[in-house]
Amino acid sequence: MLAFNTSPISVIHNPVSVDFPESGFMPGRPPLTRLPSACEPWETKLDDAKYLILGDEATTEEMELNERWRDQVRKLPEISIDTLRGSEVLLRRARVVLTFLVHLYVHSQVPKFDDDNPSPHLIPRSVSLPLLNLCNILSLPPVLTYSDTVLYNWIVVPNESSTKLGLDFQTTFTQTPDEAHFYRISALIEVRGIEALQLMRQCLEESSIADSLSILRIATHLRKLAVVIDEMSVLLMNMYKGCDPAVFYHRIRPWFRGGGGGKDGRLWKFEGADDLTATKFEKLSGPSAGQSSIIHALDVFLGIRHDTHMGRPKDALSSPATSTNNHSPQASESRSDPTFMTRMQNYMPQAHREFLDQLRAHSPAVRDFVQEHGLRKSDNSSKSNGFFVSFRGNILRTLSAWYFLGTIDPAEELTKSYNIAVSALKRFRDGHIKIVRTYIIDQAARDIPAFETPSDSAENLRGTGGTLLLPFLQACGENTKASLFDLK
Ligand code: HEM
Repeated sequence: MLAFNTSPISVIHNPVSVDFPESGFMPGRPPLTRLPSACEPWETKLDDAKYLILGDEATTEEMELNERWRDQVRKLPEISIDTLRGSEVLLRRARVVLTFLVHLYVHSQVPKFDDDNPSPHLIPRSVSLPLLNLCNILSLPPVLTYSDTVLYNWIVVPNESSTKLGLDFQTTFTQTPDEAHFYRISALIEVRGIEALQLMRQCLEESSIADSLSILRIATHLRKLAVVIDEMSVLLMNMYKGCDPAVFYHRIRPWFRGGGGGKDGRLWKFEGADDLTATKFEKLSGPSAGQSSIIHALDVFLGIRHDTHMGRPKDALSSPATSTNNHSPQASESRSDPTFMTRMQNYMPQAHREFLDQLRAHSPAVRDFVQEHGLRKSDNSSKSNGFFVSFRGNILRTLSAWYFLGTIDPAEELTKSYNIAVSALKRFRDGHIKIVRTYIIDQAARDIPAFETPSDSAENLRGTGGTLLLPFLQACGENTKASLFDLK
């Protein structure tokens, strides 16, 4: 059994965990940079891959070099992962190395467009077998994930422009500063997310008390959470400062494509896999920050649902703000990919998945708590109602609550603060859509001649996670907005 010592699960069960505030979903210590000598042939092939060119971009000469490298990968010895078992640090590094090797192997080949039913990419057993064994232990699919490119791929370096330490990335496809910057932004968002997780924990702890003082405290935590989310949005917008959209779209992103996701749609076949495993992994999503647990955690915590459109609840007092924006639940459902967010969780480290399950199972969920203890629409006329919510707990606490509350209505404050936090997440998603427009849609539009069919339009572009990206991302934003409580 693996020891996930950086698991944020401890947040819920052990609030005084020392590790947690430092790491969140990032590992507590920098990931390993090189595997032990038994696995050196993999590391060497990864070093040699630095000159590889994308198959659909390579000249004949470059293609020869690509093919030579591919041939060497096929001839690698079959290395057992036995020496890695029992060490999460070693297993993680091995995953980074082998998943990068798979993507390099597949996408350094020229795509085939001359066949309606192109034969699958065959991943050679030298890589396929150890990777499948690793995946079995780590309970992850044999494809590059966000955790491989971002969470377990960083290194601390001196920052040239200041005395502070900076983050760099060990393995990239292109060795461009743009690619490192792309990963860095996600990593910095994860690091900022540590405080978000702490605030979530504090809210959940206070929710078990549910007197006026704790309601006010939850409201304060929610407002702080909004500030943190806004700072995550600022970090996201820093993408523009170091990652050129054209470099991202043409040089970096094509390496990310998963099974069935290449230009020629070829599936992946893992040599040596039994039939069941082979079929299970022939189509796989490539890495996407949609696999970032911090954004999922915010959704789960705030009760934002992507499985169904929330629609207009029966209780008109908490009717969502979307009731005014002409998006019927049906319209939204048909445009969103309700299974994407759940599907992406299969690409997250097991400990993170389990954390999300626990957060989801926590009762009461924050949204339910706000629904129960927050301001109700009809309460607007008698603001003092907020004072009388759940006065439990000891007398001192109650008296201090009366002293501090003054004219503040905890119920109103709670609902407003919840809405402020949800609105911050909506702003994050709006900013993210802008990024997606610049980095994918605008770039794709330049490639599409005006006379081509509407199926090539922005509406039909797919993300590395396989979604119809624009309708999907818009639906995620609508689902967020649908969680707002109507206070008018
Ligand atoms: C150049 C930068 C980025 C681009 C081009 C981009 C692109 C995309 C695309 C196309 C999707 C649709 C799902 C898919 O099929 O993959 C997506 C989803 C998503 N991305 Fe990004 N992304 C970028 C950066 C980030 C960053 C830094 C984060 C934050 C960690 C992030 C968080 C998400 C999330 C959470 C989703 C799921 C949808 C949602 O929750 O709204 N993305 N992204």
